[in-house]
Amino acid sequence: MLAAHALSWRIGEVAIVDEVTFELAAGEFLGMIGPNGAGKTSLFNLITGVRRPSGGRILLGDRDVAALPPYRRARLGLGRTFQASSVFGSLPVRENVRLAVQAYRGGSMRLWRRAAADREVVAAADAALDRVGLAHRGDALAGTLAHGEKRKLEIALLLAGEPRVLLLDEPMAGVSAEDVPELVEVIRSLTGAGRSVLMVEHHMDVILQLADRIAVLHHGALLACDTPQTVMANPTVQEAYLGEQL
Ligand SMILES: Nc1ncnc2c1ncn2[C@@H]1O[C@H](COP(=O)(O)OP(=O)(O)OP(=O)(O)O)[C@@H](O)[C@H]1O
Repeated sequence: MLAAHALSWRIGEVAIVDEVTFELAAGEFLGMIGPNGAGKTSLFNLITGVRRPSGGRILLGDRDVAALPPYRRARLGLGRTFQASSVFGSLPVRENVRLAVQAYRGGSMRLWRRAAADREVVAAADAALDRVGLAHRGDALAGTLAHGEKRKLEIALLLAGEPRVLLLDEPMAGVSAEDVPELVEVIRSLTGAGRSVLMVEHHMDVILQLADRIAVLHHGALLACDTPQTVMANPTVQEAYLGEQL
């Protein structure tokens, strides 16, 4: 579904992302971990198109997307969580999702089409809110949501683009401990119907609950990419995390 082959990003002589190769199968959940500064965000930026790689290939299906801008990759089914800044805090939650659905589907100038299309857009927005457990908060102003609810809204915005591959960058950041289990279940429900997830997350307990396989980055290179059990037992991985709790 998504694959990177010898993907690299260098600044001068320094390899921030160093010949990373991995594959994400249809319906698979791949967790990505690594100590601070390992290159996780940089790798994400290469995959989404925020940064141009210095070398290597990024395949979405059988198409090399490495040279495509982010919006073209999104059109091909690669979705990443919106940053909080793309949420309109003064608009209701439902309106935020409706706008995202509309932006994805594009508008029609024909009046007779517009009414039907509007109903479809509202229905799609409501379905996305329902999937993340925010249906009851549709009328609330987005700016008033708690952290955990904001993360759910970000996922609903992501679903508005109907992605086949979902990239989640630290979805638990800032979420209070009591809200984590519910968010874990929302994220778990994202795979299925062939959808795949690649998630960077610092909370190992969350990764262990969700991931089919775990990729470990260290100094820009992939140390391991295997089942959670095998990765946790890998002495090189344990060494990379020396001083940090795995
Ligand atoms: N634009 C840039 N210019 C120079 N160095 C950069 C740039 N972006 C990232 N780096 C460096 O690349 C390394 C990897 O950074 P990156 O943010 O990708 O790591 P990370 O694994 O996401 O870290 P964290 O877990 O702390 O978020 C760091 O040493 C960082 O300082």
